[in-house]
Parts: sequence; structure tokens; C-alpha cells
Amino acid sequence: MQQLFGDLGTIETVNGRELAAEQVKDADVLLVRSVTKVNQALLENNDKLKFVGSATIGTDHIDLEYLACRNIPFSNAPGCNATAVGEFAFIAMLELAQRFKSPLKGKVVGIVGAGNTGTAVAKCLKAYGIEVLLCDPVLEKKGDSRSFVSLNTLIDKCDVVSLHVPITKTGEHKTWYLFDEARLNSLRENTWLLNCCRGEVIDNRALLRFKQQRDDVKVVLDVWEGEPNPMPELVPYIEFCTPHIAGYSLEGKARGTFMLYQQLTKVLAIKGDKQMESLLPPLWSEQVSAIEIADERALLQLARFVYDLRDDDELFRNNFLNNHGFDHMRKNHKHRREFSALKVGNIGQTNVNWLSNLGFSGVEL
Ligand SMILES: NC(=O)C1=CN([C@@H]2O[C@H](COP(=O)(O)OP(=O)(O)OC[C@H]3O[C@@H](n4cnc5c(N)ncnc54)[C@H](O)[C@@H]3O)[C@@H](O)[C@H]2O)C=CC1
Ligand SMILES: O=C(O)C(=O)[C@H](O)COP(=O)(O)O
Repeated sequence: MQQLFGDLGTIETVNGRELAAEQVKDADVLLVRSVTKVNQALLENNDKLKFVGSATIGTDHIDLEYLACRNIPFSNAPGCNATAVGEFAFIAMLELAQRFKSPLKGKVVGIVGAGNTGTAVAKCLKAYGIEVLLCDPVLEKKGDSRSFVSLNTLIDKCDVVSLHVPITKTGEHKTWYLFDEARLNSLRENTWLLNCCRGEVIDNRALLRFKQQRDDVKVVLDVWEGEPNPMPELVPYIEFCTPHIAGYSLEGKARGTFMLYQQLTKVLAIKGDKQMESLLPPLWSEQVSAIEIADERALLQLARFVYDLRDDDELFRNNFLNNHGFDHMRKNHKHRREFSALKVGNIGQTNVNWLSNLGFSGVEL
């Protein structure tokens, strides 16, 4: 923050969840994340705001109409954390495969919402040779050239269902409780269900009732209805629990903040001379040879070297009931890198090109 915005003025950092109108009344620029509701109640005492930025993909916490009617420029950071979410979902699938001795290879994966994050999951899966089905009636209608299926077909045909939609409460394609009791009940036997988008896309009470009857279905939740207070009874039924950190890679955070820096300098009509690379530590150059990645277990070991989901799951179970536990885990989330931060040797060989397609960097060993 200081590195990018320090030259532009005085930075005051505040608690995003509890931000009050009084604290922002003199701000020229407001930069937030997904936990801050930006609306009339927050901004009505401020008549000097020149820019609001959210270093997120989702904009459900922002009253865009209100900002537009006040002529306050707004920018979010679409795509900034797509790779992080894509790799998170892929790693979660590899973890499920190991835990239940049921290889990911050979399964069909359905992606609901084929925008930035959904496409990033598909990229990982395709690199590993997994068949992917996409459901996105909005993009389909807009003429996106990929092929799509309906949600019912996707549920019928897929072994894994991964959710990547924005939360919307109205309209033909609303996503609020898209997975309600009826839809959950339509899941095939042994389906894996992952939610890395917004908690309320799944009715969590219905999910609890469902899981009490259907142990065959395995669930991964990064997002929860009623954050920051997930339903405690649900947690033991979930295979991997994390506190809304699927997008928390160092690269994703840097990209998001840098995108806001670029937008702000544009709005203020000043020259932005900073580079995103300066925000990131160097790549890891470990002596890992791609040729050793002979099977799915070895691939999971490599992925765990970059990000071990089991650590976050354990932390979650131990801490989510503590006072401010959910937010505390998010705020203090230990830095995670993306696959590209790891240089893997012999990656250029034809039989291991797929690792480079997965995102790993190559290096001569
Ligand atoms: N867990 C985390 O850390 C993160 C969560 N998110 C959440 O994930 C959401 C998706 O992110 P992106 O992929 O970057 O957004 P995006 O806007 O690029 O893609 C979302 C896609 O969902 C599609 N969609 C909308 N309604 C649909 C429906 N009923 N059925 C199927 N598809 C539908 C849209 O057409 C769009 O293509 C964000 O809105 C945000 O809420 C995003 C980043 C990180
Ligand atoms: O981009 C989004 O949308 C997200 O959900 C963010 O990754 C969530 O992170 P915070 O903005 O709450 O830190």
C-alpha cells in the first residue's frame, strides 16, 4: 500500500468491516476490500471523494448506482485473483482425490460461471487432461464461442461441480441460493461440490440437512453463508474449510492493488511510475525435476510445496469459533504464491509440457 500510494498523500488504514461515515468524511480516495459496504450511509458526509477502488473481483459490497449518481469514479480489479482461485480449486480437487482414493484423472468437472475464475480453474484442469463442462447462460447468450451446457446437464454429467458465479439476488440468472435443497438433492452419487465464489450461492442450512443424509457427496467451502460467522454445525460435514482466502495469493493481491493504482493515477491524471514486479519477492528456484512428477500423488506433492490446503483447513477448524476468528485468519493469512513462482526443471520436455500449461515456470537443471 505504502509502496504504491505513499507518494500520493497520507494513508490511513482502518478496520474495513467496521468502517463508519465519520472516519471517511475527509477522505479524497477510498480503497476497500470485499468486507466494506460502500453506500450512501458511509459516504453521505463526504463531498470531496475523487475515487473509490475495491481490490476485488466481486462488487456486491458496493452500491454502484449511488456512486454513479454522485459521479464518483469507481474501479474494481477484475481478474486479479483468478489464477489464485483456479489453482486453489484445482489443488482442492487433488486433495479430495488423495483423501478418498479416487483419482481426479478420468473425472468430468463442471464449472458454473465461466468468467475469470471459472476459466482459470478450467485452464488447470485442461492442462492436466481433465474433461471440463461449462455452464454460463449469460456468456452463452452474449455469443461466447466456447460450448456450454445447462446447469441440469452439468449436474447430470459431472463428477465434480465447482461454483464461480457472482452473487445476484434478482434477474433471470440470479445466483442467490442457486444450490437450494432441490438442487442439492439432484447431485449425483459421489459428487464433489466446491464453492469458491460467495457463500449464499448455496443455502447452507439446506446443505447441512443434505450432508446429514448424503455422506457420499464431498464438499469444499472457501465461502460461507453469513460470513464472518459460518454455521458451526456445518463445519464438521465439510472436507476442506477455508475462510474466504481462495484468491489470496501474493501475486493476486499485488495485481489487485496495482490495478487500483493504475486506475487512480488515470483518474487523477498523474503519471504512475511504479511497476507491479517491485511488489513481489523473487521466484523460488528449487531443484524439482518435472520428470519426477510421475503420478497424481507426485503432482499433489508439488502443488503442496506451493500451497498446502491442509494447513488452512486445520487453522480454520481451530479458530473459526474464536472472537473475530474468521477475519483474523484472513488478515493474517500466510503468504501463498502461485504455481508460476516455482521453477521446475526439465519442464520443456514434451512429456511434461503440461506442467508448464498448469502455470509452473521452467528452468534448465
Ligand atoms: N473466494 C475468493 O477468494 C474469491 C471469490 N470471488 C467471487 O467469485 C465470483 C466470480 O469471480 P470471476 O470469475 O472473477 O467473475 P466474472 O464476472 O469474471 O465471472 C462470473 C461469471 O458468472 C457468470 N454467471 C452469472 N450468473 C450465472 C448463473 N446463474 N449461472 C452460471 N453462470 C453465471 C457470468 O456470466 C460470468 O461469466 C466473484 O463475483 C466473487 O464473488 C472472486 C475472487 C476471489
Ligand atoms: O475478489 C473477490 O471478489 C473476493 O472475494 C476477494 O478475493 C476477497 O478478498 P477480500 O477483498 O475480502 O480481502
